[in-house]
Amino acid sequence: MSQSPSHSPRYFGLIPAAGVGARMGKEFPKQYLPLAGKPMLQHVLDTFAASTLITHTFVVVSADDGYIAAMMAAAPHLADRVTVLYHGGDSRHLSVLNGLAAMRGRLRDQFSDDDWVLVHDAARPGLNVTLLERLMAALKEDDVGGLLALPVVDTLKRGASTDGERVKETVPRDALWAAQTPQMFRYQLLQRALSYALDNAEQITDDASAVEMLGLQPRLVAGSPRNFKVTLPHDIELAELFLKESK
Ligand SMILES: Nc1ccn([C@@H]2O[C@H](COP(=O)(O)OP(=O)(O)OP(=O)(O)O)[C@@H](O)[C@H]2O)c(=O)n1
Ligand SMILES: C[C@](O)(CO)[C@H](O)COP(=O)(O)O
Repeated sequence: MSQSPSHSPRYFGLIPAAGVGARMGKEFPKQYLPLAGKPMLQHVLDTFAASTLITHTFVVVSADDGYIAAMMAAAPHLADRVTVLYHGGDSRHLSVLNGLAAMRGRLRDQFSDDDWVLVHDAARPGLNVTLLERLMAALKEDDVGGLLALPVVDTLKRGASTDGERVKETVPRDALWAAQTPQMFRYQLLQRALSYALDNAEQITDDASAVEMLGLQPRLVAGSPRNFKVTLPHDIELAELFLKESK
């Protein structure tokens, strides 16, 4: 790397947006669903672009994405702040790993292995700059990195394996958190952790799980209900309520 030893780490956004949104059941991927006047993905990109602490943001879409070009053309204010990478994989895990490799290729000497990467789902449009910068402030001196998450407040039941509609047991909720994104790690650690999980054939649904597989303990930072993941059709109404409130 061509950077001086005094270089302060930079912060890059990495937005996996190559999913199909099967559970949403629309005829197009849910990240392009209009919510409160603009596509779900644009809410996310606008938030990252609005933070002066974020150097640049990369969004990973599938190689045959037919929607992103029109969305970016309609949002010229994002042109200098966001780069589209057509490197989506068959899982979120692969989309993030491919995105890491592609962003490194684009940044070349404008990049260090110590720079932070904030991975955030396109499907969490409720993120705002306050939450984003809360995470960055909480983790900037952290040796591992971490994620936004919410303590579980409900009483938890495990369904019986023979009849999932009957309770097998009540699961203590002590110390349980629901993982959100962004999940923020230094480039090199994140790349190593996701590659290790892939090599060990582990199915993971978030980035922190891969880091945990290396024996490390990511930090939990309080998220917000507004940062929930838009997954099912009934989530649309709630997402619009949050998005119509001031960010
Ligand atoms: N092959 C994939 C699968 C998912 N994602 C992204 O990962 C995030 C979280 O995934 P999820 O909400 O599960 O989205 P989908 O996979 O699109 O939804 P579904 O599982 O209902 O198909 C989303 O931003 C999604 O676009 C991705 O980049 N590449
Ligand atoms: C990364 C994530 O948003 C954390 O909650 C989530 O795990 C990804 O989506 P999925 O629905 O679990 O596939």
